[in-house]
Amino acid sequence: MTVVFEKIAFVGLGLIASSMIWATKRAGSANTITGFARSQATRDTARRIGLCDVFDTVEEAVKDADLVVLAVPVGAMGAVAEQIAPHLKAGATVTDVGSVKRTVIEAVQPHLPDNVHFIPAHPLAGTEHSGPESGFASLFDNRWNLLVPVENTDPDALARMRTYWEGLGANVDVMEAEHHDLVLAVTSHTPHLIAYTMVGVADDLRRVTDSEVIKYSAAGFRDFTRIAASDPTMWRDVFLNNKDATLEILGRFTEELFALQRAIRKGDGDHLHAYFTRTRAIRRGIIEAGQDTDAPDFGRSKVGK
Ligand SMILES: NC(=O)c1ccc[n+]([C@@H]2O[C@H](COP(=O)([O-])OP(=O)(O)OC[C@H]3O[C@@H](n4cnc5c(N)ncnc54)[C@H](O)[C@@H]3O)[C@@H](O)[C@H]2O)c1
Ligand SMILES: O=C(O)C(=O)C[C@]1(C(=O)O)C=C[C@@H](O)C=C1
Repeated sequence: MTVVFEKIAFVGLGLIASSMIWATKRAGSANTITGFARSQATRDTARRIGLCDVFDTVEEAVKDADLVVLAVPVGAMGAVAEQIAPHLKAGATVTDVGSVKRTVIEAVQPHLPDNVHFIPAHPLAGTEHSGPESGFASLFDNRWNLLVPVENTDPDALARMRTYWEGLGANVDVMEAEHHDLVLAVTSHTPHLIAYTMVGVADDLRRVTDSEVIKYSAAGFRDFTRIAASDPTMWRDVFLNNKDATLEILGRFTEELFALQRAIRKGDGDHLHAYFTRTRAIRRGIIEAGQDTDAPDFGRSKVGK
């Protein structure tokens, strides 16, 4: 039990905040945890499940906090920062957990007073669920959390955030904002858009084939439906805020897709086989490096065979 921040305040009480709260309690890294969410229903739920000390105004929630966590959709970060700025304790650290970093930094930083530290972060862990009841303490165990320091970041404040996230079970790395947004466009944002599209296509088709698409849905499609069930507000904001990187990756994706489409039309099996062999090697590389914590053991034991 090591207290890293005496008092932590959470603005937004959804999946990520509630998971951080349970993990903070598990680690004993704060003595007081407060919270605020915009809707009365969310605050009531958070109180009912005993999540933290819930306040009806954001000003009360952040008062005297040593760490303030912004855990709202990316598009709401700037407005929340503006609202809390006059109420922050001198020397406090403000962080966010948004899935996009450059626009969040641009929206938040100008509002914050000079006497607080701003350490943006992004835990690479989540589920398709949202709201205060969806959180669980082990969400960040053995997952990456990326810290994205702004210019002139105080090294001690950065080190404290690293200690805090390690206490929540995460592995911590530091990344520059622009690079973060490009990497996440490849590994998270574009895959989500593809899943949304595929489920939309299947839904259109369902009208033709009745309920067969759902009834016979195989594992691949079911994985797509899980991802496509993610929160619409969160993902709308991700795409509006990571526009350039997502459009860049989508452009490349479309080119590759056209090449595969052409190979299928021309019966070019060599092209298809070579392509699938390359992608299989990538998956095996990830498992071999121990970077897929969700992969079942049989996946690992097959590597190299
Ligand atoms: N869900 C994921 O997989 C995941 C993973 C990593 C990071 N993130 C990021 O974390 C943040 C929160 O995501 P989540 O999954 O916890 O979402 P969520 O929908 O579960 O929770 C969002 C919370 O923010 C509150 N809220 C919305 N607008 C607000 C406002 N203006 N003022 C105060 N509260 C407001 C909502 O009431 C809710 O409590 C987002 O920025 C998201 O990009 C999400
Ligand atoms: O596992 C999931 O459901 C997720 O989509 C989590 C996921 C991801 O793409 O990996 C989604 C968005 C985040 O910003 C971080 C993690």
